[in-house]
Amino acid sequence: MPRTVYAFPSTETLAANLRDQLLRAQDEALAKHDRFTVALSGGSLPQTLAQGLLAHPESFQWDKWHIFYADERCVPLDHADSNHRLAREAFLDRVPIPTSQIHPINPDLVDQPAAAAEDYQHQLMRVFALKGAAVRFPVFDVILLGMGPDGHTCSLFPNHPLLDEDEKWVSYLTDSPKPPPTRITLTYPVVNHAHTVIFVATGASKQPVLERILDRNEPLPAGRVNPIHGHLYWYLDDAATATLTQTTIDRPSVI
Ligand SMILES: O=C1O[C@H](COP(=O)(O)O)[C@@H](O)[C@H](O)[C@H]1O
Repeated sequence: MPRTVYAFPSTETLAANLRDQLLRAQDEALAKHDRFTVALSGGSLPQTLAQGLLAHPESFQWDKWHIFYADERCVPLDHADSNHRLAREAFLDRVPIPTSQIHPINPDLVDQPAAAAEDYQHQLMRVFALKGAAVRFPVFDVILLGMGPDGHTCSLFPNHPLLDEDEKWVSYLTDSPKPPPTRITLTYPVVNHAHTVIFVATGASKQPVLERILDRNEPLPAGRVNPIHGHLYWYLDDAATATLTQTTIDRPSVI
């Protein structure tokens, strides 16, 4: 799996370069299959993404975008903990993606996490419309991931049994160590089948976990993301990478 680790001098330059990469990914996807499928994380990611996308929204063919969530908390869609609400407030409400192409968790199932995960897998199946038994997992054009200080990504937490899920596309947990406890998450097979996976992490608070994952190759959940046919990118800033000593870091000229 090819891997590129970028570091930028500021969140602003990171966001502008990320926008540029998404534009290239969008154009490549549209040339292949006339739609652009993206999975979004919650946390700090939507705000960083918004900084880049909303600076030049005219560059994108929003009517071709399909948005899913890499993970979601089982709460009503307008709840303060909802990743969908976070993404809407950050940028989704300000770009013309057709509502039918934005795929939140089913709000009627937030009290039934197993059913919510199954329903979300069906939402994915409808959009990806996989044909043929040989095709086991959807191939997202881009999956955008965050990473917590414990190394979790999506809602895949250290030492959790969900790390071993190798059949389902979407799983659920009721014991997330980070609140809220009940969530659904894309599984590793889906993340690792994506065409492009991009981690975004900024700030000095991410230094210790980046040292463990990038310098020391510890198999924390984020470190186990390993696209089978795709490319893995880390979009970091100077503050996050300041203490890395063993990792090759690309510092591109900034836009
Ligand atoms: O709980 C979650 O946390 C992670 C990391 O968040 P961050 O604020 O450290 O960026 C996030 O990627 C995930 O989607 C979210 O549910």
